Amino acid sequence: MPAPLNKFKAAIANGDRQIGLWLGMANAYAAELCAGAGFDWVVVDGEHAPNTLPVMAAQLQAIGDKTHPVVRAPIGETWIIKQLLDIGAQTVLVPMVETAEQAQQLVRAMNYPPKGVRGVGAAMARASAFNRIPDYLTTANEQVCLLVQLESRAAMANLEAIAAVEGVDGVFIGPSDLAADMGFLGKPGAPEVQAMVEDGLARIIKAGKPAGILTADNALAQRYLDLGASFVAVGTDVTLFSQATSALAAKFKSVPAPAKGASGY
Ligand SMILES: O=C(O)C(=O)C[C@H](O)[C@@H](O)CO
Repeated sequence: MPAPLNKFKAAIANGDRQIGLWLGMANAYAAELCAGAGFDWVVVDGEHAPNTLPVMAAQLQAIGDKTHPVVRAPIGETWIIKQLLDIGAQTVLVPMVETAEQAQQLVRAMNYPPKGVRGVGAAMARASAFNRIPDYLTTANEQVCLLVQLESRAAMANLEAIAAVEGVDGVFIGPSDLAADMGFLGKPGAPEVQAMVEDGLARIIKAGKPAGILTADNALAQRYLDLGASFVAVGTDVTLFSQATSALAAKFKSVPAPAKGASGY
């Protein structure tokens, strides 16, 4: 029996749109709830959410096969990628990638020898169903999916070289960090940033790689899809929950309470 088929990898390679949701609650119960919403993929965010390895593993267990879990590594280092793969992440998003050399190192981290340097410990791990997938070691490389996140002017300058790296399965633009690097901290919607984002998406597609991005702005998400981005995260659980709770509180707190005498008190 081989490693489980990575349907997300197959879908983006085929040019099929994948609509995603970012998970920043760092909680298995919330992840399970969101996983059932109907998104094609979710991101368990190890970079900016308060996640530890056991907390991410619990989220992967809760998500199960309800949707495809992408795990964002906190940093693109071989040791953490090995641990993320062992807990069962098949698709890993790596932030702050700036050069082709870095991308090559990440490809090596994602793959068992001879293609890469992934350490062999999956027999003890969730990835191989605790060694109940007999052909895991010989088939795992085919099912891992590496997404690199470009989010600086240096990364954008090296975009074609990064996209050309064999084993990079998708290229994702991080608008918030790109905006910060361009001098527009907190303003990813600035026209200068958007021009670079749109140019980046076009160049990724021209390079023959699937392009991805995150935005909580619905109109912008549709624009990116129309421009050909294939894996687009259209919101975050934290923002949805924060906005909905604030709106509900404001709705009832803004209605003046009746005068105390009128209600019988
Ligand atoms: O640069 C970006 O944009 C990202 O990396 C995404 C952010 O981390 C954030 O928007 C996730 O909530």
